[in-house]
Amino acid sequence: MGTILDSIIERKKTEVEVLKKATEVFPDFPYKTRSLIKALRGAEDIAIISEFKRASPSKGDINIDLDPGQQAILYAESGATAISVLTDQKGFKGSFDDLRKVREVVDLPILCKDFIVDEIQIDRARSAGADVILLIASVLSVGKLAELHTYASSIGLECLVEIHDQTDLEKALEINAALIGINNRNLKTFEVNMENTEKLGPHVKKAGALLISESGMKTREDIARASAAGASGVLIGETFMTSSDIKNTFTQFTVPIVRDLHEG
Ligand SMILES: O=C(O)c1ccccc1NCC(=O)[C@H](O)[C@H](O)COP(=O)(O)O
Repeated sequence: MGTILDSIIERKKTEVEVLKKATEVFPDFPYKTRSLIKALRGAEDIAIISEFKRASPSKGDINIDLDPGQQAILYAESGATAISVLTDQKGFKGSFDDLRKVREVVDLPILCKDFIVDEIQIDRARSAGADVILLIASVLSVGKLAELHTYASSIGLECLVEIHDQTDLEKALEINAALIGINNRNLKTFEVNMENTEKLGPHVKKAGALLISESGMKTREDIARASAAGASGVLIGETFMTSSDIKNTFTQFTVPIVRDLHEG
């Protein structure tokens, strides 16, 4: 039997066919993209990428009725370096409208968090106002990963190449990804383990890429562990979506970057 991730990808392939048949055009968004990579390079503290995540396959409903604009303003005022928006409808109750609403109110880099298998989804992300897209190495051949990475760069978008294991790492390194996310959540079993960042992080740093640790972070200690493993940033969804005091959560999660892991 296939995993939930397999079914998401099958659904995305169908979505792509529909998008292509619909001849919907995604007009270029009239703005200059904001660079997450530049923001990460200049940071003293670990960068926080806070996510707008209404629901998820692993947790069900998280906070489905939140207003994306209001939440984005809170994230920005609290010190977010970037905002991630889940745009998948079925699994996460997200939408491109959510992304557009975030774009309208903040000037931070926005990561379109979706399951991208085709260039047309990249056009749609850019058209809605994204600056960065997610490419999940485990669901793409190395050839397709390279193609999508090249295409996104050609239209001014940065790519967060997500890995979970050694095979994914090799793909990310083969395409010289500048920004690599290590997912602590196994997307096939939903098991979360911070040790994944500690295990793969040193290889990412050795290759000279910027590292983001993703998923499952709930405490300052988790952020400190990611920083000690060489992360320049952390991607956090559920903890912020359920926080009753987002500013305070940001303050707790402000952790200096471990500088010597970022040089040489
Ligand atoms: O979160 C899930 O259940 C999930 C299931 C299948 C594919 C992707 C999934 N999550 C996407 C993410 O990577 C997270 O939303 C992101 O890293 C934030 O995670 P968290 O802080 O644990 O909400």
